[in-house]
Amino acid sequence: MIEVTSLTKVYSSAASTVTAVDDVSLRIDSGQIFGILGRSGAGKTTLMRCLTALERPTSGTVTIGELELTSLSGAELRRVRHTMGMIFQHFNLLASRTAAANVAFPLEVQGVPAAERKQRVAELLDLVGLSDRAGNYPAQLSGGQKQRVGIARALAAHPQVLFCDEATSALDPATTEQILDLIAEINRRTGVTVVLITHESEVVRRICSGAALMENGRIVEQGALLELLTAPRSRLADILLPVGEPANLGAESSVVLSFAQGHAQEPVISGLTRRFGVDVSILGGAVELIAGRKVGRLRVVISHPTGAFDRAGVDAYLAEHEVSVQA
Ligand SMILES: Nc1ncnc2c1ncn2[C@@H]1O[C@H](COP(=O)(O)OP(=O)(O)OP(=O)(O)O)[C@@H](O)[C@H]1O
Repeated sequence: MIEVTSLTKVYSSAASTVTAVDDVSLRIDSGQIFGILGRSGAGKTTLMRCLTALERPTSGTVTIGELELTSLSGAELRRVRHTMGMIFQHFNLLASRTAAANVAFPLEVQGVPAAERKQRVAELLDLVGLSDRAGNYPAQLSGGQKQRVGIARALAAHPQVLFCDEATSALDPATTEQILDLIAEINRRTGVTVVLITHESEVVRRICSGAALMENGRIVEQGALLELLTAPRSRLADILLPVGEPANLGAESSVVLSFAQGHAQEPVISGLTRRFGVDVSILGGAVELIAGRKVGRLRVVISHPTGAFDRAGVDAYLAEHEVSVQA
């Protein structure tokens, strides 16, 4: 488990003081794929640098497993860093080394014997589907292939956590999907905890089981993704499953219906119209398959030709079908 408590990082210079991370507390369970979503400048990179011990926080603590990073000496931190897997937006491969030699690099630093190294590199290249490119140099690989090498290198030392810093931001949409699916498969196969920071909502929608939203150095929402997406007034839900602005239609105001239970929504809505004689106008919505479930939000206006309907009955019917209603 990763636990961050009241973490603050302030950059001070003669000219200015910037609070890049502002009193952040986070809890990430082992085995999760946890996404931290935020716009440019929100403080994601700084938070990640504190989580990976590349930066010492101004105050607060970071605990990974049993280790409280903030209490370690410089030498201890350098050792711990070798047990962390990291992948980056621009891959950070060594241009003068082949794919295999890039993957071998952290093992060489750790003094792993040559025969063992060779076997581990072969296993890792196989895991990321690049066995046939072992002898290629980075310049001879596509962006997606380079990131596969990056992932293999990051996993070389059997890390407890794989940290991904905007890992797909330099890739096209199709390659992004392939790399995200690979990360999800590695998480399933090895159980490694994955923490990723991103400004792309697709990354969180596609593979995360937990998520946090970061704004101006602060975490404004965090938790299990499915719960956040159906929570009332969730900002993350508005970003990941946008439904458009509130609107009025005649006398009635729009409401947002949220569901995450795999009920087919068409029957629920047609059931509503049949049973209560209401009209349901869909003004906007998004439905996605998340963690194998159909999760959605619809902005609708529910009305009745006579102007009045059994609102309590409608609410009870929706609740019965595990659809939540927000004004
Ligand atoms: N070394 C530094 N010295 C001074 N200010 C910094 C430093 N690093 C980051 N900052 C400031 O901290 C704030 C957060 O930056 P950070 O890079 O963590 O955000 P981010 O969410 O990762 O954005 P991006 O995705 O654009 O990298 C910004 O205002 C940035 O200018």
